[in-house]
Amino acid sequence: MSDIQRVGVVGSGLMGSGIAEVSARAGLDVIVVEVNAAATEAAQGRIATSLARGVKSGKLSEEDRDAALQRIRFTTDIGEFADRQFVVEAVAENEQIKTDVFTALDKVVKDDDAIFASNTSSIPIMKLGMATGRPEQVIGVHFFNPVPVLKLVEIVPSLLTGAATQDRAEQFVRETLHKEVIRSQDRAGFVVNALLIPYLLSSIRMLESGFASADDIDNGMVLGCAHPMGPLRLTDLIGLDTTKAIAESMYDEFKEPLYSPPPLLLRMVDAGLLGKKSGRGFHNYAK
Ligand SMILES: C[C@H](O)CC(=O)SCCNC(=O)CCNC(=O)[C@H](O)C(C)(C)COP(=O)(O)OP(=O)(O)OC[C@H]1O[C@@H](n2cnc3c(N)ncnc32)[C@H](O)[C@@H]1OP(=O)(O)O
Repeated sequence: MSDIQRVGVVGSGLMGSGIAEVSARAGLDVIVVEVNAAATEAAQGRIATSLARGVKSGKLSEEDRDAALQRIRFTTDIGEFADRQFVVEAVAENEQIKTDVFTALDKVVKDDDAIFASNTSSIPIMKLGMATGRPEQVIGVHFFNPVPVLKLVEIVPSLLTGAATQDRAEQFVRETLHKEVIRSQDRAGFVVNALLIPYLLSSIRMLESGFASADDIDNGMVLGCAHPMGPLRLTDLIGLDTTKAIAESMYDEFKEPLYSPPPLLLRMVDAGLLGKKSGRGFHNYAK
């Protein structure tokens, strides 16, 4: 059984709040660091809604829901991470912001064996490792949205990640968080996004060129291929800003046109049409 009991989560957007929730449901002591009260409140709302779904569907008792909520503490002071054994960074998909987080973590986390994980989907783990004085303890641990529902975690060691860090991270993810693991080399997109992002971008190009409507593209893949949701609705779920950021990192890495974000995606992000989280993307989510 994994020895990890004290977890820190940096950032509590869609992914960070999901990671905090599954960690608390697994019985761990969780501290989440956020930038301000508004972001904290939004994350608390997301976690409460998600736990309420669990109660409603009979997967979680009210006592377990309350216990999970009790185990999550929010702060705006990363200094409170001194005793954390496993920290997951889940801030915006931006290299500078992420490297700053890793540099800060290296300063404040006192446990010599602590694991510094990143939920990045496309930024090299090697760069994050080099932002610390302990790259052998830095590893990619990439979850999927919605985190409480999807079973997969990609484990991504960099060239300098130690074997002990990889084994301990894998054991923790499997045995404590009850997720399935696949491993990937440290290449932008890892396994899943390297396959998924070109598909999502192709669907946006198809819409942009007038080839078919958003509903017909999505219905095509749901009804014709039994996908749980079509590619445009999935882009809305991931967030158009996140999809753009991942595509740009992959394009930077491989210089392949298939990873290049199409103009429609860029304009929609400029317009603040970010998908489900903003109420409008390729589809409308207005309440
Ligand atoms: C970009 C990143 O780097 C990587 C990524 O994350 S890529 C994105 C990967 N994600 C996907 O591909 C998602 C594909 N879509 C799906 O799996 C499904 O459509 C979906 C789970 C989002 C919704 O499922 P669907 O059956 O349509 O809806 P719904 O009946 O509401 O939900 C199914 C179950 O999931 C639960 N659920 C759905 N969304 C949830 C959420 N956000 N939080 C918690 N639970 C949730 C529901 O409570 C329900 O549970 P139940 O069966 O116990 O009642």
